[in-house]
Formats: sequence, structure tokens, C-alpha cells
Amino acid sequence: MNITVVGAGAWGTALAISLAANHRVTLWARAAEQVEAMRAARCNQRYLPDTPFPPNLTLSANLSAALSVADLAIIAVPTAALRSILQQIARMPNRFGVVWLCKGFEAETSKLPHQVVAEVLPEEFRYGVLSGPSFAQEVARGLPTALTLASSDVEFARDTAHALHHARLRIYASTDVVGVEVGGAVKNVMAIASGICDGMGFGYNARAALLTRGLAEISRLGLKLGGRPETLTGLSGVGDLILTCTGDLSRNRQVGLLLAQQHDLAEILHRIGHVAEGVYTVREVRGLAQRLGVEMPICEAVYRIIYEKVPAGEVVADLLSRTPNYEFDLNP
Ligand SMILES: NC(=O)c1ccc[n+]([C@@H]2O[C@H](COP(=O)([O-])OP(=O)(O)OC[C@H]3O[C@@H](n4cnc5c(N)ncnc54)[C@H](O)[C@@H]3O)[C@@H](O)[C@H]2O)c1
Ligand SMILES: O=P(O)(O)OC[C@H](O)CO
Repeated sequence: MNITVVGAGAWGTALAISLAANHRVTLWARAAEQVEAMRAARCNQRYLPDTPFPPNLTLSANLSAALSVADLAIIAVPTAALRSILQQIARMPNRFGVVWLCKGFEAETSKLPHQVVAEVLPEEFRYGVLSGPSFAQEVARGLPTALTLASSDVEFARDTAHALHHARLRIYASTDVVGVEVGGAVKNVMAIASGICDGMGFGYNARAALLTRGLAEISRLGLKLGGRPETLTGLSGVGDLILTCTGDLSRNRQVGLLLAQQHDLAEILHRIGHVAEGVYTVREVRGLAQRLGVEMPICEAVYRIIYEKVPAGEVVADLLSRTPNYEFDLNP
């Protein structure tokens, strides 16, 4: 299969390296200088240093040319850039499958990626989301990873999962696009909360409680938006929540660890040097939760720390002083 990976950050580069074992892969980056540097070094020194490119991985700075030969386009840019990339794809005369990797809600519209895709791409395109617990560095090194590919088009989900699957990259198919996207987006907010919790030295008990109550929040929002309960306990829900909240490779967790040390947000983001989607997602999730009447106190706490500059200690004290209630609804 001819695969064009659109976006050469950490995740696009890692997946391009992984898929090049079985496919003809072109990795596209928007900056011609970045492509030249990657060509010369046969490595993405800016976003994924230390992993050399396989000899058959092709690089391109020309999106139309890279897509003109594609059977499948994999969109590997942050959520903020999804719409503009889709608009360029929509102008292509040829048709190919489209898979996106971004984990977030679109800023201002609070839309999930599949809603943006449905607005922009003409009907003839077939598409889906690929998500789950996956640190780019580990996938690039060929360490075992399992993901979910979800599409409302069941044949597309099954066939694409089958085509991308290999021994070190297990891909399960699903039709629950909403559940997969909500799990992938909101776990980033929980990872920031987990970083704050650990950075403040609250210990393992507190982290376990945070993850569990975080899952309750993710599930409440996911179900309200139409996701399925089993998806939220699957790879793209619990799986990605555990990874991102506990693994120090997570950029969102790193944001939380640095916020606990009272670093300034702009300085934190500069220091991390990659997108940390939870910083933007928390605004949309908080707005959605308020509009839909979904109780999400951990998301509210992260929002107050980041956007209202309330000291983390004060926000945590407020969280812990909430009146205890039933763990689950008595009449679900
Ligand atoms: N890194 C991971 O381990 C990982 C794993 C799973 C999912 N994701 C998700 O994948 C998405 C991308 O993450 P990443 O780690 O690759 O981010 P990154 O910060 O490493 O790289 C982002 C890339 O997108 C490019 N980009 C930004 N805006 C663009 C635009 N308008 N047009 C073209 N290119 C643009 C940047 O130049 C950069 O190459 C995020 O939504 C992230 O949550 C990341
Ligand atoms: O580094 P993060 O926090 O963006 O997380 C990366 C992936 O989403 C983990 O599955």
C-alpha cells in the first residue's frame, strides 16, 4: 500500500518508520528546510532524534505530489492543524483512505476530529481515527504497541486495521469513533492533573484515586456524547489513561509536573518543544461539561490552574474538600 504520513512531528515520524516495514511510505513535512535536514541526516533530529529512517522511507515537502500517489493518508498534525490539512486533502482530484491521529477537541468549536472531518471532506472519502496507548519513541524503536482504529464504516475499520497491523503494532478495529476520540482527548487533561499530583508529592494512593475518578469523568462525557462504555475501558480509554498519567515520556504529564513547580505555562511549552494537547483540550472540555451538565471536577481544577492562575495547592484543597458522595449513581 502507498501511505502518505502528513506531518513529521514525533508521532507521524514514528508511525512512518514503523509502517515502512510493510508499505511504501512517504513522510511529508510543511517546512522544506526540515525535509532537507531529514534527507541529509536520515533521521528527524528535531522531533524524534536517535531513530534512523529505514532506507525505503521517502520524504517530501510537496503535499499534493505526496497525496497524488496515496492509497491512504495518515494525518499526524495537532488537532489545531487538522481542519487546514483536511481542506488541502479535499482539493485533491484522487480519492484515498484518510486516518487521523490527533487527540483533542477543536478550539472554539469544541468539535471532535471526526465532526471536523465530516464537515470538510467530500462524501466519497472513507475515513477513521487511530488512537490508543502509544509513545512515539517506543513505536519508532519497534517495541510492542496496541492501538484501535475506529470508523463508522465497518469495512474501512476492519480492512485498514488489517493492513496496518504487524507483529509489533497490533491494531484492533472498532466502530465507536466517539468513544475512541473522547478517551484519547480527555486523558491528556488527566495526565496534566496526574503530573500536578505527583509533582506536589501526593503519593501513589492519590494518583490511583485521580486515575479512577478521572476515568469516571471521561466516561460521563463519553457516554453523554454517544460513546460506548466498553470503548472507555479499552485501549483508547483506560489503556491510554494509564500510559499517559504514569509514563514520564508523556508531554502532558510533563506539563503537570512543571506546573506543580510553579513554572510559567509559556516557558513550560517552550521547554517541552512538542504539542501538549491537554492544555487546549481542557478549555473545550470544561465548556462542553458546563453546557451539557456533566460533572467533571478534575477537568475544572486543571482549567483553574492553567487559565485562572489559581495556585495548585488551593485548587487541590478545594477538590479534596468536596462533599463525599456515592461512588456511582444509585440508579444508573
Ligand atoms: N507523540 C506521541 O507519542 C503521540 C502518540 C499518539 C498521538 N499523538 C497525537 O498526535 C498529534 C501530533 O503529535 P506529535 O507528537 O507528532 O506532535 P509534535 O509536536 O511532535 O509535532 C507536531 C508536528 O505537526 C506539525 N504541524 C503543526 N501545525 C501544522 C500545520 N498547520 N500544517 C502542517 N504541519 C503542522 C509540526 O511542524 C510538527 O512537525 C497530537 O494530537 C498528539 O496528541 C501523539
Ligand atoms: O506525550 P503525550 O502526553 O501527548 O501522549 C502521547 C500519546 O498520546 C500517548 O498515547
